[in-house]
Amino acid sequence: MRIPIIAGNWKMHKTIKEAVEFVENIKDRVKGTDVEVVLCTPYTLLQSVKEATKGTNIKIAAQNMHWEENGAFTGEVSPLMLNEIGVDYCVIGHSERRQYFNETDETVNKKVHTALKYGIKPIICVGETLEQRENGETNTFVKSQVVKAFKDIESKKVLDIVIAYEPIWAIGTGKTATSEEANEVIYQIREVIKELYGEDIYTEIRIQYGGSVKPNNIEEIMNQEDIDGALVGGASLKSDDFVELVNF
Ligand SMILES: O=C[C@H](O)COP(=O)(O)O
Repeated sequence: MRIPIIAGNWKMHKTIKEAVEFVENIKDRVKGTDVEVVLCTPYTLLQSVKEATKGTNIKIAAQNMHWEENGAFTGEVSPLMLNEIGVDYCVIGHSERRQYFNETDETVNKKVHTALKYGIKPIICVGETLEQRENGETNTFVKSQVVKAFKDIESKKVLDIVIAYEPIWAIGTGKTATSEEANEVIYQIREVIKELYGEDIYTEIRIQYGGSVKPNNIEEIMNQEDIDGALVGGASLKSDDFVELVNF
């Protein structure tokens, strides 16, 4: 049985004070939920949010990491460092990292390997541009992103991975894929996992949708058969909205 996962991706938002207040504000209001609750915070907030969430059902995630354990990589943060804080998940290959910071399918795959080595669960993001969608290339493109991200990942580790399907044109734009469109692509992603790892893993792997998810559309999205949660940007910044999303 797949436990849904709702992850708030704060992107480059919030100070330590704001982050701790947010956790204080939501922690008692999300504790009755059946979904896994995750906050993906900037590096500077991870330690404070980890402390603030102690004893709660809220897990924490980084938004990126390097694939090496240490070295001359100015400005980067390694899985070893995230592991020391007790980070549960790490978002890998978000479209903003692919678009603005030269993230490639190859670096995504390297990061997935190292995250798993350190017990950090990857949330691998995939998704097409508007142009690709209009050209009918969505499934081919997204499938190839998935295949490359999972290159040489052993089957025993696969269920530690979450996939987030985020059509780029739906991120922060207020446009969502219809829940049926999202479900269709997510179904295709699940088929790729079946080809790579077989029926059991295909049934169990969790695949989220992301892109303009809000309290007013979460229920419809979560009611789709193949969608196991949401990776939420804008609407995760307000505590009341986030609580609504988690308790949809
Ligand atoms: O990681 C989250 C996604 O980029 C979605 O962002 P959004 O909910 O603001 O569209």
